[in-house]
Amino acid sequence: MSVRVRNLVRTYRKGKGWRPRGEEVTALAGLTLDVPANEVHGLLGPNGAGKTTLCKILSTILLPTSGTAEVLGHDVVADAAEVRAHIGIVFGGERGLYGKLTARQTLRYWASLYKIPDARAKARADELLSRLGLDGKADDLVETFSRGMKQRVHLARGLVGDPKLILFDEPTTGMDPVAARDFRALIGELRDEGRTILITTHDMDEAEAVCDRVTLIDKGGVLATESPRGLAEMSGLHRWVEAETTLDVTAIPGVLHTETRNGVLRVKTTDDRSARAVLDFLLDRGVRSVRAVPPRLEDVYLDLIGRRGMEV
Ligand SMILES: Nc1ncnc2c1ncn2[C@@H]1O[C@H](COP(=O)(O)OP(=O)(O)OP(=O)(O)O)[C@@H](O)[C@H]1O
Repeated sequence: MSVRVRNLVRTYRKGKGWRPRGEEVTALAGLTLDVPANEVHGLLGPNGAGKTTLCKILSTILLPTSGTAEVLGHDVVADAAEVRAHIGIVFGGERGLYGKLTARQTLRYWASLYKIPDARAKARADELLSRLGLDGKADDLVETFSRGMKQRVHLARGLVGDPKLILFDEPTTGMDPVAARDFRALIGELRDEGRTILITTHDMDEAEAVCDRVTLIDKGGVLATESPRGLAEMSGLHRWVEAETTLDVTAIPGVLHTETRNGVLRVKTTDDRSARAVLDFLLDRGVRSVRAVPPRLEDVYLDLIGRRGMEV
């Protein structure tokens, strides 16, 4: 097991400075989670659900209030140094980069923190710069980089220590669509190399595209852990029909909701029978490319957690 979390609790005290005892906030309320080796695992949940707190505890930045967490068999409190040696952390945003270093210097610096010998550190930096499409910019100062390029430096930095477990917190924030697509391909490569990946995201398409399994977190606890497809089936309440049409199907019994995206009509129906009725209605009128689809991860998420927290 790469990650083993049992009854993890973390509380914070609100209020700072002279106020000795502010109100207590529970970020994690007895969370239990297993992530097997070599899995890409998504953590989904609304703002404030506790995802970042969990990532911080797993990366030994934050101590739990109670409960246990093990990473690659090492306890995050008792064996923090061992844990740190085997993980890579990529938190979103621009935190933790020194603008006055070049991309290459950044990677060499981090390699020295991992105590990687010089020759190997140089080769590793070259390999990562090329892998993340930064070779042309390797010797430019990071402060001159765009947000997306900084994000790639973050990624490269997270991979310097050849980690067995990589924690990604909102990794595609600030990336353009091409960079985000490249990132998804990179995740696949990292898994093929035998690594385990834990990724927090608000991007349902991303989770669906890259994750073997996802865990829905709400109010510091686990709502469900499943494959994206399994979750979709679990929520099995609704069936969707998609078709390229402008026909109005709202009068058909069992149609709950319709929306059009990029010329594709999506119809949410109560069950298989009403989905069938919509399919028949459209096929009878000569509409092509009609298909019944299970709910997408985003629909399941909204179903289970509600609209709260989606307006990020
Ligand atoms: N340093 C802190 N001091 C006080 N409360 C905190 C602190 N950090 C987090 N919290 C609170 O703990 C709860 C969980 O926060 P956390 O950042 O783990 O959620 P999250 O799921 O990562 O949210 P987001 O999607 O917005 O990143 C929230 O109620 C938050 O306000």
